[in-house]
Amino acid sequence: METLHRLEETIAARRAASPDESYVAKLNAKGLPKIAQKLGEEATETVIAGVAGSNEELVGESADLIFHLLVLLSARGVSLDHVLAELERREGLSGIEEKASRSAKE
Ligand SMILES: N=c1c2ncn([C@@H]3O[C@H](COP(=O)(O)OP(=O)(O)OP(=O)(O)O)[C@@H](O)[C@H]3O)c2ncn1[C@@H]1O[C@H](COP(=O)(O)O)[C@@H](O)[C@H]1O
Repeated sequence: METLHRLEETIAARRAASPDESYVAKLNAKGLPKIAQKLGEEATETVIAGVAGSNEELVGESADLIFHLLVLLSARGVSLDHVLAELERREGLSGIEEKASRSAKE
């Protein structure tokens, strides 16, 4: 988890860098729809690796997916801790109880 928090900090710091020097800055300069699109592409690549790729390919695509998710969260101003708190809230709930708790919120 330390790694993810470190990466979150790096992403936040790189947002202000020059797009010529930083992939994070380049993606941010393109705006939220492009970041979301990129995350969708990485999700698709992860699915394909999950069904037909090697474990090594699945690991690589999973890393791309998590990285791009952190870029999207950062662009929206949502912290990793916020997401982790939601996962912790779900701990101990069954899948059915979790679904019910979400329906109640809607
Ligand atoms: N973990 C990553 C990471 N994973 C994937 N990528 C980039 O994500 C992109 C993946 O998209 P594609 O495979 O589609 O490649 P692409 O064709 O170059 O992408 P596009 O031209 O379509 O945008 C590649 O350019 C990868 O280099 C990452 N870029 C950066 N990081 C981390 O972010 C930090 C800051 O990076 P900079 O912002 O570049 O300094 C780095 O030190 C790393 O820790």
